[in-house]
Order: sequence, then structure tokens, then C-alpha cells
Amino acid sequence: MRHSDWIRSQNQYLWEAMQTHRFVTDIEKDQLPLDVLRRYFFFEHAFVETAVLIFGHALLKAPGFAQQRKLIATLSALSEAQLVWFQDCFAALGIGTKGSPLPKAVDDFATGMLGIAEDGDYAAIVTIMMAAEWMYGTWCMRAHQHPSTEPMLRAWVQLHAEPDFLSGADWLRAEVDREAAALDDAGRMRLADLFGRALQLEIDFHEAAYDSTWPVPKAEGNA
Ligand SMILES: Cc1ncc(CO)c(N)n1
Repeated sequence: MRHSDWIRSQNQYLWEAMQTHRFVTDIEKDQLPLDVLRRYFFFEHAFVETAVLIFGHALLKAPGFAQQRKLIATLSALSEAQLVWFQDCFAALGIGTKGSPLPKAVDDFATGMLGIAEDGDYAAIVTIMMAAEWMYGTWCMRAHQHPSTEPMLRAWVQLHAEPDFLSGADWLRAEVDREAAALDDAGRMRLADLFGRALQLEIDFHEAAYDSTWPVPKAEGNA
């Protein structure tokens, strides 16, 4: 069994909880409420800069140039293509750029993931990003078999079901496998624990999109 498979198996309950989260099942049933989707994209956009910082910590702690090159490419995609994507997405769905202070679960996701990246080593960072990306790749591949009728949501799910993204998730798995092989049982258990923490933060982040008390930011200058 690959170390990454073992880490996931240690967190089977949380893995299933995320794979069957109502955010995921609503998308699979093509019944995600539009305001939930707008809130979600607003929170996702806010997370891009944090993701850059997390991968930045990975870059500084990477064991070699091969890893650095891969992380530079990831950072470039996040800071260029990803930001352009959100501009189009916000325009299409009438989402404003200014919103209320982020809900606690969204804040906690950012500070929790960034905190692990700041305090942890390279193995810790690739483990939490593996949790995030493997989890997305899995449900998006499944969901994309029945594409959503909402164009931006369909495109977003497709983006996370395509080779570019999936190969990034596979690369993280390979990095975790290699790092975990050099650890003892306690070290591997520590990675399994971090994987679980990342999944719990993800679960709470996606639940926050359903908080109807958090007002959807409307695009400026539009009715
Ligand atoms: C919240 C969240 N988790 C994971 C991913 C996958 O990259 C994402 N785009 N957003």
C-alpha cells in the first residue's frame, strides 16, 4: 500500500464526510443554489492569496530543484490563470469584489492551512495540499460525468477533473509517498493527523457557503 493510501485510510471517515458533503452532492444532483455558489466562489477567490503563501512556504522548504520547479509552475498558475478565471467568473455571476468580513470557518481554513505551512516542514505542506487536491480531483471527476447546467460551475468542476490538475494532485501524492518512506511510524502518524486536520477545515469551509446570514456580495454598479 502506498503511504498516501495509508494516510487517507487513517482518515476514512473524514474523507467520506467530504465526498458526501451536501456541497458536493448538490453539485452532483445539479441543484446547488445559486447564492451558495456565489458565496463559495467569493470564499475560493479569497483563498487564492493564501494558497500562494502556502506553496511559497513549500518552495522555501523543498528538498531540491526538481520540487522547486514544480512549485514555481503551481505558483504561476495560481497567480495568473487562476486570477483571470475568477475575474470572468465574478462577472458572469454578478459577484462583487467587496464583501462582509469572511465567516469564521473560511478564516479558520486560511489560518489553519497557512499555520501548518508556516510551522511545518515540507512533508507537512505536501500532505495538506495533497488532502485538498486529491479530495477535489476525486469528487470533481465523479461530478463531471454529469456536467452542471450552470456554465461557471461546470467549467470549475471540469478544471479540477482535467489532466493538468489531476497530475498536480498525483505529484503531491508521489511527494508524500517519498517523504513518508523516510519517516518512522510516529512521523507517518503525524502526517495522517495533518491530513485529517486539512479535511476537517475543508468540510467546515464548504459548509460556510450555506450560511444564508452571510450576504452575497453583489457586483458594483449593477442592479
Ligand atoms: C477550498 C478548496 N480546497 C481544495 C481545492 C483544490 O485545489 C480548492 N480549489 N479549494
